[in-house]
Amino acid sequence: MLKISAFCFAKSRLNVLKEMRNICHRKIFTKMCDAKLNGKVNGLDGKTPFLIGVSGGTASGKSTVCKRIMEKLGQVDVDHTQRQVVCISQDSFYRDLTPSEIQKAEKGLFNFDHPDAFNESLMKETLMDILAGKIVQIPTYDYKNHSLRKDEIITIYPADVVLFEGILVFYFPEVRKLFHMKLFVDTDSDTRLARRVPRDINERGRDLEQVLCQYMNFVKPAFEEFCSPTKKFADVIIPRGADNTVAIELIVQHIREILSNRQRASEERIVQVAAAAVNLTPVHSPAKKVNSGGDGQFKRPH
Ligand SMILES: Nc1ncnc2c1ncn2[C@@H]1O[C@H](COP(=O)(O)OP(=O)(O)O)[C@@H](O)[C@H]1O
Ligand SMILES: Nc1ccn([C@@H]2O[C@H](COP(=O)(O)O)[C@@H](O)[C@H]2O)c(=O)n1
Repeated sequence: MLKISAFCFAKSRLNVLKEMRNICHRKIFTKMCDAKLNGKVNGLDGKTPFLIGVSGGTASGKSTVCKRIMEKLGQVDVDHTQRQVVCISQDSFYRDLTPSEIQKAEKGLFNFDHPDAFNESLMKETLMDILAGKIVQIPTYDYKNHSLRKDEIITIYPADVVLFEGILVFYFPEVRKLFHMKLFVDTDSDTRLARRVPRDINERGRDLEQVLCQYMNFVKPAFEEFCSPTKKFADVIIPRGADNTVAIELIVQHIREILSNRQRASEERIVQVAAAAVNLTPVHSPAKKVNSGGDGQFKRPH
């Protein structure tokens, strides 16, 4: 009799312990799933966009290089809501000018190449929102009126790769540290001036005298003082811009590798979460299980 009741007590205690273990595993699994839903699996973030800064002097070919990268990654014809790669211009972060500053700008007497011309905090906040996977809205820039077009807003949907290009994207330390990769388009200054003159006349509503006056008074000195010194922060310098097809191909290849590694790591963690849930294996040592190959259950998917 004593034996039977001792047995029953032990059995019920065992059941309680088992149930406690189940609850514990369910909780851990739920937490892991929640983390995955937030874009993270146990600290491994499969959703944070890969942020690439692209700098270089005016008309060096920054936009053209970004366009080539987008083309090579097959993004140009993809709908904006579905793009894996998006490109944003720093010019969307020029600060609003006062009426007297606009008057100066109309005469070519405002320095658009000085760091003070930009809204640094908005730039940083927007990039941080992008890195957090949020949808952001960015105005386009109207070079003819020297103002942001608040009626022409671009919606940036979460993407795998975000290119952020502009003359001073590496100037602001708080912005600079957000980049995963930094490119500097290094095109010689004669070529840049030869490209800027027709562009500003044909596309930005300027006349020759205004373009040259602005270039000599502001653009050239500011390039030397603020833009050129940031070349040292670049991971890759691209001589000749978009003409340098070898450099562009190497960069595209590197981006592809990074993206596929992130994808694979993220998939592995999902497999571990699912396996831990199904088998109630301790979730604190998943790496051992994945690589063990013992019973074959946790092997990396091919
Ligand atoms: N490799 C190139 N060969 C010829 N023209 C180019 C080349 N790269 C850019 N351009 C032209 O030079 C101008 C400035 O180029 P862009 O890419 O907009 O420079 P950025 O973005 O640095 O200001 C544009 O009119 C563009 O078409
Ligand atoms: N109202 C404005 C605003 C900017 N600029 C010039 O644009 C240059 C930056 O754009 P890039 O495509 O050339 O990199 C910068 O050098 C400014 O001088 C302008 O002229 N007017």
